[in-house]
Amino acid sequence: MTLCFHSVVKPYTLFSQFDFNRYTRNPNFTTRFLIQDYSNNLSRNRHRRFKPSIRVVEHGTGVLSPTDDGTEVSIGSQVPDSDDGVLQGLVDVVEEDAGSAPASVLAEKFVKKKASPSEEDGDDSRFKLRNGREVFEEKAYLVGVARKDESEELFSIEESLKELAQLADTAGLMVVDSTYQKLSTPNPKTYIGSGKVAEIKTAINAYGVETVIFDDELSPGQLRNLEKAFGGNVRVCDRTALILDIFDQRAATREASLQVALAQMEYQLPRLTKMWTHLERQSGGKVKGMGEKQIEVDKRILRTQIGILRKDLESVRKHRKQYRTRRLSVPMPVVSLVGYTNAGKSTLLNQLTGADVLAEDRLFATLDPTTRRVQMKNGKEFLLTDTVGFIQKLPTTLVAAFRATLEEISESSLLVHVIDISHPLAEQQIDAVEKVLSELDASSIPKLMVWNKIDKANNPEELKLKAKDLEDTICISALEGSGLDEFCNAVQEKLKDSMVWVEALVPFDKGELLSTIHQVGIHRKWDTGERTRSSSFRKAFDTDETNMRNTISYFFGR
Ligand SMILES: Nc1nc2c(ncn2[C@@H]2O[C@H](COP(=O)(O)OP(=O)(O)OP(=O)(O)O)[C@@H](O)[C@H]2O)c(=O)[nH]1
Ligand SMILES: [Mg+2]
Repeated sequence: MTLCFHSVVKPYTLFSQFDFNRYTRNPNFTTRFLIQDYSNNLSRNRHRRFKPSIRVVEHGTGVLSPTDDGTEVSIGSQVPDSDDGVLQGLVDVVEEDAGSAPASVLAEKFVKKKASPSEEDGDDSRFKLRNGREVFEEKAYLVGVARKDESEELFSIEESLKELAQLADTAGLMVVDSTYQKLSTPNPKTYIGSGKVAEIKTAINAYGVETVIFDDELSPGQLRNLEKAFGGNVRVCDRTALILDIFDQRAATREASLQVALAQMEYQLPRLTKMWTHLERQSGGKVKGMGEKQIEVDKRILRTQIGILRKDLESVRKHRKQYRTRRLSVPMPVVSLVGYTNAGKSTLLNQLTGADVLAEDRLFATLDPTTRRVQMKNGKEFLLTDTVGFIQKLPTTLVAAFRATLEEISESSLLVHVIDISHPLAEQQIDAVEKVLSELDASSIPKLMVWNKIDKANNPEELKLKAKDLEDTICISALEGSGLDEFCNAVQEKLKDSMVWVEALVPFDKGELLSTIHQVGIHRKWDTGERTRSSSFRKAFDTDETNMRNTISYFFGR
């Protein structure tokens, strides 16, 4: 009888041949699993005396492991019987067998404790709708490094990790915990020290962590070493990859998709490793170097794709330029909304123009620029552009890839810097935005500071008084629509900074020009008594006898 039982047991190596990575990346993996419990085919006595054998099958589609046969995995005594020998759910792997049985170790990731009905519900509830797609909420663990000299950092490590958690939530992950280490500089091999790596490994096992996210961009070497240290089943990624992932989920237009794809490929290129190491594994290590060759092939393919994407983006850029040139032929100032992500830029655009841009309490809701005409109560008009928000540690690959979009900002007449003044880190966010603006060579463009979400602030009256004392700062609530008239007046006032004074003769028979000028510029009637006129202007006017009736300050654009 004993021999008969062993005939269904396959060697442990079956599990090691199994491409676990492929399936760990499938978010449905855990919930779709059924565990076949062969112990039901044996008598109760045998169940007690021998380790039962199980096999892993995918729900409805047959066997997932390399053969139809089972692999021996030690399971806990609480394994319940099921009528058909197929146990739906998860079983426990006995820890003490993990060392001696490689199959148990590998299976541990997928073969978990039998969940109680409520836990099973919880697993189901880990499927979340994100950006119109159903995603499985992977369990994520966050890791950061606090520089010993923190004065150079805009955000403290706790603040930065809190923001990373928000990013993870936006990407559809479930953050289970976080940790950080104080270092003068990150460890070049593993970003954090070996003690911290061990601590995180323990946390991974305790929480069943599926993804570890690092708060800074990791080098390809660090990424590789950490993946090795944590074991192949845990995905390691960094802040940059997470932001790229969010952008990828959000990209709704061809332009945005192209830009994100380019940024992703440029990020991936130096990190292309391991993807093909399974070739060496499958051939029993006989063709060493085969994987390496394949990496070279992959890199070449990726470089070719990057080239194609760049070309495509160039045509997008040209199209954008043509559109902007056309727009400039209508002399109307362009005002761009800039600011930290989630500050309320799109809400403000919607309020002022009746546009229907997506505005929601998540990071990076907007990727594509939207421009709308704003007509003020006094009949004057300007164009208002809403665009992608910024964040601290914005990946450089992303800034480079989004050049076409960001050119909108650097070619504006006025920047409206929208700030969520109710945010505890408002000041740091302002600095982070200023940093990106200087990278875009946009620091010299006139700027209006808008303290938004005043309705949400603890001390709105105090803030309003403070704003009055500051130059070019106004308070609004884009959500409630308060302060919008003041906003428009302030924009008009600030636009004067980018206007060019023109002295012109307007003949009587071209009088209709004045209405256009009224719309887009400032027109002053000649008044001999006005002291503000420059002497050169007075001279110009005085020398003209009959034709000139008006002098115009006219918007020329930048
Ligand atoms: N209480 C309050 N909430 C606001 C105000 N303005 C915007 N919000 C909310 O803040 C969240 C973000 O608003 P968005 O307009 O999407 O912010 P955004 O700056 O466009 O964000 P990104 O597109 O991600 O850069 C939304 O939930 C808005 O409803 C405001 O004045 N008061
Ligand atoms: Mg937005």
